[in-house]
Amino acid sequence: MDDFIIRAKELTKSYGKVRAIDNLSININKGGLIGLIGRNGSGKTTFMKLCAGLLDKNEGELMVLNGEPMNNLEVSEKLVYTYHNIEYSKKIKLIDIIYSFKIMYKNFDEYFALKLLKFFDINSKDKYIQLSQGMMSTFNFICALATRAELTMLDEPVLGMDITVRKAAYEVLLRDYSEYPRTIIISSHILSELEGMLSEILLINKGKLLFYKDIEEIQQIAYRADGRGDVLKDYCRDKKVLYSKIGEFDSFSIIYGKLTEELIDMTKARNIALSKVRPEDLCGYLTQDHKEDELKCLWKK
Ligand SMILES: Nc1ncnc2c1ncn2[C@@H]1O[C@H](COP(=O)(O)OP(=O)(O)OP(=O)(O)O)[C@@H](O)[C@H]1O
Repeated sequence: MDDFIIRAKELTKSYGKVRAIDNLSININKGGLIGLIGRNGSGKTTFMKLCAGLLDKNEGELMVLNGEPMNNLEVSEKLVYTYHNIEYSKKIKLIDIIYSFKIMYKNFDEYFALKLLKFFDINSKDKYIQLSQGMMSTFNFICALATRAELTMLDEPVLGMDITVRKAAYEVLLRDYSEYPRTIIISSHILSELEGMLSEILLINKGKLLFYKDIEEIQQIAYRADGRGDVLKDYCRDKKVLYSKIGEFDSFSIIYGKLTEELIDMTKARNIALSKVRPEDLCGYLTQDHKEDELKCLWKK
């Protein structure tokens, strides 16, 4: 048995001249709640659609659930891919969509789906077209969750949901995952809300893989040093710096390496405070374009 649910080797998908997925190689472990993180246009949707067999690759290899995903019924019945604004026919009622999921997925829990609709105050007799953006996201999330598919891919599942619904959706997701462990990949650019529930993070940027690591490992990639500008510059001289901001009032650097008690003790005398970097901030530092100068110029005549 393969321990990996997805294996990609030198995978590339282009739209014209845009390489949405660019020579990406990765083996994704079976089981876990995995965050697929990246900025707008980084290739998250394209990667999920390739894995779901909704798009064909240009180059490389891709195996999902031990098979090639394109035109492969054996693979597609074991996975679900959902996004917030799936287009259904205008007249279709939610209850009919629920029935169609029941036909497509042998493990679909219709009773659970109906209970969730009630929990989120959505009427199963309503037409899909009548739903607000947030309700559509909620409905699609419910259907995907109730399939209990071995590989569940949720593309920006909370888009449009208000904060109360979002929190409830995360709670439902976490509880359902603990009742029925499987592989759930969630794409998002808001990592802060997901951070506490994820076991692993996969960060992509401009179609390339930056890292795929478990959450504890990520906290050891880099640390933050705060101090006076000149002191900090001197401290960073022999270090690998990921990002630095030397300002009039606050100066800090993000430095590659593991934060240890010993390091913290050693910097105290130099008036430098070391601290952990949150995964969300780390992903931000790794993928941001440094546009500080451009930003300052925006108001120049
Ligand atoms: N159908 C398409 N035709 C042309 N270019 C496309 C198409 N779909 C995506 N792209 C381009 O491919 C790149 C990756 O897009 P993709 O939708 O996969 O990114 P994403 O990470 O999901 O973005 P977002 O977070 O904004 O949803 C972008 O540059 C995008 O403009």
